[in-house]
Amino acid sequence: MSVVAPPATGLFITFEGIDGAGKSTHITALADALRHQGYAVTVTREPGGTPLAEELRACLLHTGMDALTEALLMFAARRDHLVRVIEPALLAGGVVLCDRFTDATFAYQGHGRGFDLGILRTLEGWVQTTPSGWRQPDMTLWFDVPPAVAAARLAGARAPDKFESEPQAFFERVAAGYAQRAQEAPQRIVRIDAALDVPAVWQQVQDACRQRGWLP
Ligand SMILES: Nc1ncnc2c1ncn2[C@@H]1O[C@H](COP(=O)(O)OP(=O)(O)O)[C@@H](O)[C@H]1O
Ligand SMILES: Cc1cn([C@H]2C[C@H](O)[C@@H](COP(=O)(O)OP(=O)(O)O)O2)c(=O)[nH]c1=O
Repeated sequence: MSVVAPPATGLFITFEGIDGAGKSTHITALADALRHQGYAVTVTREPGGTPLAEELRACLLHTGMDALTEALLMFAARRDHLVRVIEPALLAGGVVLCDRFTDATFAYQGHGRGFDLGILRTLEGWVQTTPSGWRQPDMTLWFDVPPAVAAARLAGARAPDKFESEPQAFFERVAAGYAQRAQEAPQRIVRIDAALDVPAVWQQVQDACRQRGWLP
C-alpha cells in the first residue's frame, strides 16, 4: 500500500495501557519507522511534555492527594502540553506520538480510583477545546495485557512510582476502564494484544498504521 501524506492538520497518535504493557518500547520503534517515511515526528508523554507539566508530573507520581486534586492536575498538565506542544506540532503538519492522554485519566482516575466519569467528561471537553477546535487523537493504540503479565515484566525493571505501587486489583479496574473506552470509541481506539512477544506486538502496531495508509 502506498503511503499517504499526513493531513494538513497533522496526525495525533496516542499510546495507552496499564504500566508495563509495552508502550514506551513501541513508541520509539514507531517514531523511527515514521521518520524513515519522511514524517516530522514529535515524541512526547503525559503527564509531562512541557516544563510546567513535568513539574506537575513529579508531584503526581510521588505525592499522595485526593482523587479530584489528581484529576485536576492531570488535566492542568494536559492543557499546558496540548496548547504549547501538541497543537503547534499538529498545525505545522507533523505527527505527534504521545505516551498516554485522556483515556488514561478515565482508566486510572475514573475506573482505578472510582472518580466521577461525568466530571471527567466535562474536563475533557474544556481541556481539549482549542482555538482550532475540538482535539482528539486520530488513533489510539491500546496495549491490552493482563495485569499479572505487566507486573511480571515490571518486577525488578525499575523502582515503582505511586501508581505502579498500587495492588493488582487497581490495575484490573484500570484495564476494565480501557476496555470500556475502547468500546465507546471503536473507530479511534485500536486494541493491540500486548501479551505477545515484542515482534508480534510490533507487527500489530505496523498493521494499524498500514491500514490507515500511514506506513507502506
Ligand atoms: N511484548 C513484550 N514482551 C515481553 N517484555 C516486554 C514486551 N514489551 C515490553 N517489554 C518489557 O517490559 C518492560 C515494560 O515495557 P515498557 O515499554 O516500559 O512498558 P510501558 O511503557 O507500557 O510501561 C520493559 O522491561 C520492556 O523491555
Ligand atoms: C496521563 C495519565 C497518567 N497516569 C498515570 C499512569 C502511570 O502510572 C503514571 C505515569 O505514566 P507513564 O509515563 O506511563 O509512567 P512510566 O514512564 O513510569 O511508565 O501516571 C494517570 O493516572 N492518569 C493520567 O491521566
